[in-house]
Amino acid sequence: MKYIAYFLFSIVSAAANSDEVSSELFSLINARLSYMEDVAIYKSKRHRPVEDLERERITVDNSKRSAKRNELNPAYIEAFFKAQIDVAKAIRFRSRADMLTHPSSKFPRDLITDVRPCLIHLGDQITDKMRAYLDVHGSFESASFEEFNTAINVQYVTASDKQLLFRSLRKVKSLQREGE
Ligand SMILES: O=C(O)C(=O)C[C@]1(C(=O)O)C=C[C@@H](O)C=C1
Repeated sequence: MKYIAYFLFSIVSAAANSDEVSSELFSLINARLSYMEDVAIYKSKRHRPVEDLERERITVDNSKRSAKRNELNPAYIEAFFKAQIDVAKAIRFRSRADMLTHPSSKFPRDLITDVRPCLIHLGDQITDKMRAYLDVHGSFESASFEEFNTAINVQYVTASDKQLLFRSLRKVKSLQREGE
């Protein structure tokens, strides 16, 4: 009886942990997107362009290092981070358009000293959490779009942005599963 109870307890706690991993992963992705309002205000106040290709290269290179550390397929991690950057830019074009008629009075966090270091740190956390998710589930094929859709709640993120991110996320694999 004791063993059955222990067995049932381990199944329930494994399921609870796996739910926790997906909700933590989705909330990290949402947290990264939530910085883009500050970036939009910061850049718009200084008349800086939305796009910075050199910075994108640094972010993507960092994500590939993180992929290697976590034994994830770097090509899919790179594609996922490029999708995050594309959505980040889309958010900023949309909010910049709104600011033409409704200028923001918000004082943004500093891009160089605050935001960029946080984006790199969040990038590492996202990759670590993907590893944790794959350790539990083996793949992202059964990840729930419904859960993802609810978790991503940043203003200016559209339905097609979410689909792009989710499609890229579902392709992320461990290096060991590459041949499958
Ligand atoms: O660091 C910046 O300047 C950003 O705007 C952030 C970010 C990103 O999502 O990492 C987005 C767009 C830029 O082209 C470069 C990087």
